[in-house]
Amino acid sequence: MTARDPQPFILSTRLQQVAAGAVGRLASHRASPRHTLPLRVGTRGSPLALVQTRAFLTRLTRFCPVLRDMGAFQEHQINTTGDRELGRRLADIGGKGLFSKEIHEALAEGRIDFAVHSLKDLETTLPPGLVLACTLRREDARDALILRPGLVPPRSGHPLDSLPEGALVGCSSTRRQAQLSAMRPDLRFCLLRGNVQTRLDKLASGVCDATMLALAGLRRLGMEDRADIVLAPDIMVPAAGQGIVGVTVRESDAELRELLSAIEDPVARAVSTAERALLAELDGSCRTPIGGHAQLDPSGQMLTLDGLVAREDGSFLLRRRVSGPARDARRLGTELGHSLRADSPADIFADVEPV
Ligand SMILES: NCc1[nH]cc(CCC(=O)O)c1CC(=O)O
Repeated sequence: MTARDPQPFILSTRLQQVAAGAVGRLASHRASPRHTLPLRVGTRGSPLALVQTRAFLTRLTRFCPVLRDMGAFQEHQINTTGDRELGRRLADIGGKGLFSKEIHEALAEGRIDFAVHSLKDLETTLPPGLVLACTLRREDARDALILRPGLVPPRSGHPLDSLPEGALVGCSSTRRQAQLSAMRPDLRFCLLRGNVQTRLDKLASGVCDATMLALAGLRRLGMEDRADIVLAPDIMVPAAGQGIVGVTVRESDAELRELLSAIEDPVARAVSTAERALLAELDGSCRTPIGGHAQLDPSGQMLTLDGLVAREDGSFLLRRRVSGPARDARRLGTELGHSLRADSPADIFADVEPV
């Protein structure tokens, strides 16, 4: 396992054969009902989702230029429940897979051939017949704090010192809220949803003093300079899968699975396997604040996973770390999840009625 992306010019013969073979088979399936070119890629329609999808297609065609030459892709934008319900907190809408249900349906019904997701928004148990075929190299996993105009990041001291006593933080994630509250019980929270630009606009209009966003999203949108304070994972444990883009396909689609697995990033696969196993084992309600963040050591052989479970108001917060061989990523995640759950109050995992 290595942290470097395979470069096109050092593609192994084996990978070149995979690419050529898969494309040949895809092309020759032109007339078959199972595969016709162009391949239809499903995505949400948000600016971030579209940037991620186009970056993925670029990655795929760099590996397999003939696909680009064939004009092989057609983008299908799919509106999800999460996109429609912008007035409510995701945790209050309830259910998992809010950003993926309609996309899974399109894939299962054969209206699209593969779909690009933020792994953070992809539920750990996919519907039967669908698989996560590819994980792309992780963008930064950390969360960033964005301050309203007039507040300045501290030069030294604690990163949250720039927030005045009682500051109002626009935050729609229970994980972020719980960790902020545990550090700063004086902070107050309000709902701030919508896509990245909408949230930044609301902040600029003065509805709150600060908000939190994934640095990965800001970076992909070319807005990294809006991140006033980047919070290290030991201050704010990121969400499982944050910063990783994943691609789903039908399990039965051997050609696409093979092609996509050839371009996946093995580091992203290992860390996301650990993080998602942790999440699955904790099996929290959609409100439960859960964090999971894995890293590989420079050799790529050893994996360290940080897990966090908390109560939304920050009155309970448990963090724990495990390390072990990267090849045991899933087991490490499951074990850490089990141990965190065993030592947390049961009410944290209960699916309470929305308030
Ligand atoms: N549903 C929100 C969502 N899903 C993925 C990202 C950021 C990009 C990523 O984590 O890869 C975001 C926005 C945010 O949390 O700031």
